[in-house]
Amino acid sequence: MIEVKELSFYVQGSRMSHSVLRCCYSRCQSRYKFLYSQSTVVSFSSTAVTTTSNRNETPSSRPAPPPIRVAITESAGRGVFATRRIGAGDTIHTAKPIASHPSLSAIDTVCYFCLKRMKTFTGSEPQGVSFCCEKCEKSSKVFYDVEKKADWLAFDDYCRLNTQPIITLQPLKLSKYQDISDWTGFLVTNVIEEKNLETSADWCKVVGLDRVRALEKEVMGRTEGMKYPLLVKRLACMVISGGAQADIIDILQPASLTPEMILKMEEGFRLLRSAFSKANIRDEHISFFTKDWYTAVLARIRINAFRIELAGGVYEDLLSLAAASVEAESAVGNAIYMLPSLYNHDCDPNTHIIWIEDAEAKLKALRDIEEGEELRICYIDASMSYDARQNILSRGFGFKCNCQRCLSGD
Ligand SMILES: C[S@@+](CC[C@H](N)C(=O)[O-])C[C@H]1O[C@@H](n2cnc3c(N)ncnc32)[C@H](O)[C@@H]1O
Repeated sequence: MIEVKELSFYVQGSRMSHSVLRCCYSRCQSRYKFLYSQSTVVSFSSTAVTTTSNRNETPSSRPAPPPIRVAITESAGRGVFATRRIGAGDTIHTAKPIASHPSLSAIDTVCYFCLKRMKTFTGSEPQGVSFCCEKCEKSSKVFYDVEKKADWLAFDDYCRLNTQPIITLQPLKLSKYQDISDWTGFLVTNVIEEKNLETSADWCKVVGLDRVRALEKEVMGRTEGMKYPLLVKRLACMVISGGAQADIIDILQPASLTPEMILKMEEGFRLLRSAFSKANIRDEHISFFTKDWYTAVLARIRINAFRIELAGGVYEDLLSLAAASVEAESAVGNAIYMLPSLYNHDCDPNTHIIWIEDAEAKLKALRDIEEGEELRICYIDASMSYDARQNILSRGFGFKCNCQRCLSGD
């Protein structure tokens, strides 16, 4: 059994317990009032639960706290643990993003704040940014008032160029690979190393286009560090407007970056800084925006951001929901969360993270979970072979997986 050292953590009016990492968390205390769950609720304190919108409510009128706590695991840093038995299919808790951003290709079709799908646009001119309701429009002021002042043409072009989900393929090498799982490893390796070739029609025929697309989404969604400058831009606008503190995601684990990766990030930083400078943002509002800040934020986003795929509708069972999400080609953007970022990975997970209509994440139990068990989600396509999984986890997330399935060599 993993030794549980407690720490203070209050989420959406709920209470978890406390002791290790106290300094880390108290350092962060003030910033949490800004955690716009997107207009909510999140305050952290070492002594009491406070919810910014619920201060006058009696304890009995508060929603029940989620049955989880954050604690230190034996070998994977912090993790999330069940505080009571949780039934298969139960929603463990929901989480609103700290920041989310639509993919550039989805900007005309989803709400610029919550990423909810809107009526399909049929005209030839792009519609640009829009909101699904007044509440989202109002909530977006925290970044949009600043964003509107700047010209984003060059920065958006840079993002488009660096986030194309293109799968690399070198058909000549294929004869070396006997079965699909080996090919998967090959594919994953190459996607990470180079991104210039188009998906090969022949290769897709053999492996199956759906499989290639699913992998493409998986790989590009969570391992490509350059994918997230749009999230950094949104966070920067929130900080400039005073809607978030510059260290809002410091509490999350950063990826280790190589000098090459840092070099690659430089252009994004330069373009973002130039857009802010030309917009005449006052110096004191932009003083936090250094190359170190940009790199540190991207390093955290790299291993903690989620690609949002909307399932839409109401799905009773998780399998039909997963199928619907793949069929609908439903990736609408990326988002970063606080609590979901503390879930560790397992190649045979007991928990699943899903999005139904917008960027609010739902954490659901995939099977019965006992009190004290660690809750883990799967970061990648669990159907890949052992070698392919290790490869992508190591290169994309920087760790060797210690889950039971990997320890058994499966
Ligand atoms: C998104 S964070 C999860 C929360 C993290 N443990 C923390 O303390 O913030 C991902 C990081 O957790 C660790 N991790 C997650 N799953 C793991 C696993 N199955 N085996 C080993 N380390 C894991 C790795 O260091 C990984 O880079």
